[in-house]
Amino acid sequence: MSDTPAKLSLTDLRNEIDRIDHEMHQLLMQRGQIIDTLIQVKKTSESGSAFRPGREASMMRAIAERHKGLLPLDTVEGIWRVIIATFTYVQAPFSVHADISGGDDLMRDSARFHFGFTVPYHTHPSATAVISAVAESRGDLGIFRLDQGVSSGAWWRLLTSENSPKIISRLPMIERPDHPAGTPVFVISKPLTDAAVRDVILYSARFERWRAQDYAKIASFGGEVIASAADNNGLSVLLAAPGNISPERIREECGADGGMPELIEIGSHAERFHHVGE
Ligand SMILES: O=C(O)C(=O)C[C@]1(C(=O)O)C=C[C@@H](O)C=C1
Repeated sequence: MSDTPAKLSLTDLRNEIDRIDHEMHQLLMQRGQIIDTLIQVKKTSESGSAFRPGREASMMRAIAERHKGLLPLDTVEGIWRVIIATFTYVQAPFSVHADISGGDDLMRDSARFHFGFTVPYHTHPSATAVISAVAESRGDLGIFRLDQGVSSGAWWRLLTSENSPKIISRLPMIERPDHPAGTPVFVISKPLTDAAVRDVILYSARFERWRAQDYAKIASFGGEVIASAADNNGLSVLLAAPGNISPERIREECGADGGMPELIEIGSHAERFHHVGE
């Protein structure tokens, strides 16, 4: 635009908007053509799954870092989540299964914000039902709230066998106060053959005796207790640890006296990224 903004008429400005919309639409269609070729390069039809959570996290981080101006980051994040999820879907169709034992509204907001409306959304009464639906599917995803109540039990134990679904992502990727779909959720899928991102590793851990100081021990290596549930043999804990901390180190810190008989990896996800705004 060579004219100064003050000289432009409403018609001129609308012509500019039409030009930009046209270009954005053309670019999205071009993106579709690239994805068409990428399907062959990635051999998506053989694996049945196109998800690359690490790539998605780095794309979302780049968007948040470069964003400025009038348009809210919420909108930009939502648009790109829908673009990426839909282009994942066109590579290999999938559904999202949500555990709505804590209510449907926040889960539906999260699924629609992160996966859009083209990807089908199915509700289930429990985490167990979601895990079964994902296990029986070709390449579907499941979502759970991190802050499940104790009544949900130790659902993460259903992810411990080798071929059972695994946690691949934690949403939202860009964390900030007042996120429009800010309910923290884990995403599960059947084990990914490549490109699982391992910034944070999740474990199902069992403690024979849980002591208050165990929280401090876990925090000392940057770990976090995400959830816990009592079982017949002690306490079952869903533990998050930084990717550079080995399971041996965790055992050393928490189970030196034999108090941790079980530590099984159940997935991993990208580093959480905090956006503080301008
Ligand atoms: O980069 C890839 O591997 C893609 O399949 C492309 C794409 C995208 O639309 O940008 C889609 C799905 C993946 O999870 C990551 C990114």
